[in-house]
Amino acid sequence: MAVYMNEVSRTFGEYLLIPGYSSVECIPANVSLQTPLVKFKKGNKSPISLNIPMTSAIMQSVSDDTMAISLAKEGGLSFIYGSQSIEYQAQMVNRVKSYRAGFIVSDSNISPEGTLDELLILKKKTNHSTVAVTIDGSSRGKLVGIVTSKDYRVSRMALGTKVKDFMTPFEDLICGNKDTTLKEANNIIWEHKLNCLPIIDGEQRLISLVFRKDYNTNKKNENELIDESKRYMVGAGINTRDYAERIPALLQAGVDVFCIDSSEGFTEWQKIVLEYIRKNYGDTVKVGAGNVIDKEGFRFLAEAGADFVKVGIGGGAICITREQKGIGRGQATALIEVAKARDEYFNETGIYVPICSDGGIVHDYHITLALAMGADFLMLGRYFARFDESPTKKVNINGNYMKEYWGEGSTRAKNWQRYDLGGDGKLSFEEGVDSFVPYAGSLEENVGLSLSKVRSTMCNCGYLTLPELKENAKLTLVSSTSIVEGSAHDVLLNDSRQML
Ligand SMILES: NC(=O)c1ccc[n+]([C@@H]2O[C@H](COP(=O)([O-])OP(=O)(O)OC[C@H]3O[C@@H](n4cnc5c(N)ncnc54)[C@H](O)[C@@H]3O)[C@@H](O)[C@H]2O)c1
Repeated sequence: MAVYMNEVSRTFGEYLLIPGYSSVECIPANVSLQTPLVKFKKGNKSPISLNIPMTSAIMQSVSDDTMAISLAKEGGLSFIYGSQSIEYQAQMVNRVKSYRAGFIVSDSNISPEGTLDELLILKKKTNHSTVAVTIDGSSRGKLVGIVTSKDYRVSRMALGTKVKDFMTPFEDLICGNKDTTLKEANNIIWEHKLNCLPIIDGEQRLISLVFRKDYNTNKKNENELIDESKRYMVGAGINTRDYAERIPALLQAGVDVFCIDSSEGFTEWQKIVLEYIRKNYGDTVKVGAGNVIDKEGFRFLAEAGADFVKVGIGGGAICITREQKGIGRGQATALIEVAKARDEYFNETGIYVPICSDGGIVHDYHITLALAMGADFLMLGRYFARFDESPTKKVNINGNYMKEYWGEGSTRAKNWQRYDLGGDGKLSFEEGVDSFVPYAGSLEENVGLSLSKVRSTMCNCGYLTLPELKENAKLTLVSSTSIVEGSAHDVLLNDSRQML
């Protein structure tokens, strides 16, 4: 006979936290949001810790290299989507690892044989006033000069004038080299009253540009997530098919951690991938697995060698797995059970396997609830899709700015070749939708605001660290009528309240 779970499947919106005693030290500025990303033995520290408990979802519409750099600056981590060719994914990883804050790869370049007319068209297109003159007009070509608006006057020069006849030539430029740090670059900029410092290699090829005006925005963020070589950290999604080719290529590109990306991870496929990694790389390569929604699933992946386990089926905003296949579980209930399994596993083995709550976050306070219920960190898709840094188009719909957002199980993402059932029949139904989400501005501002709410709630409850929160939090279930009581009610609102 079938097994029936006694517990109702619940979501975050059905819970609230009960505040506890707060001492005078309990202020948001004293709260640490540091959290382990990968497993560690009792008494040790996790080899990789996040500085904020946020990761961005393994999705085409969320996590590319731009997102990864922005999130790592704030202390979190992106998992670059795997539903693309190995080559493109490795290039994205490589761009994150080779990114140096403040060092910009020039997107406005022209050859010395180009004309003033072509220069004006280029500037209109890129909106940048500094143009690098390279021998072949490429961003990495041999640098022969720079053009800024000080170098020409449209009213007095023929549009056919060659760039080489009015650029500031290389001999008159001050340049940095590949070892120049941001601090040194800025010192040179100040000393010589420059607006821009080109960085070149030993063969005079352009590497990047450092601009005076970017200095303040590129000062070190103390929360940033960096590796031993001070490069931003980045993760990557992998699948259970081409892993033997994908993993080495991504390692070569410098990836810090993998996550096996699947809607359902309690499978032999995932065990095979975990075994492959342990056999070929031992414990040096870190890999998360999932998704699971019960204790059996957690234990299976922990025993198979996962460095963290991802929790959640069907809770994502664009996910229709529950409707289509009838599998899944309320995100809160799944998380609570898996957190208990993680603690039991830790007590038995002395190995702490962090868990990631993936999906189901609608309001900022859900983040705090998930952490209180035992999540070590979260994976968010819709949340990050709304920002400037997500890879999708910003569009205007009925006067409102929106960003495109589609699920990895949607036809739009599924066009990627791996999506079949392993046999000859192609999967004929979707598990995700193609949608829009309200545009919300920059990642930095939004993450700052969301986490200020998390810190503030932690202070209400009297906790300064995430382990304290999850060990001591007091939670209550709410009735549907008390949910109504918790929102503005029985008044006529005179403003338009924003979701999130
Ligand atoms: N978290 C969620 O609720 C959720 C729900 C739906 C989809 N998604 C996302 O959609 C994407 C696709 O997920 P998925 O579960 O369909 O992908 P998947 O590749 O894990 O599974 C697709 C199918 O292929 C089979 N399979 C896996 N490896 C195989 C191999 N080596 N040989 C033969 N068959 C194999 C699996 O058993 C499964 O039936 C992922 O990005 C996933 O995260 C997530």
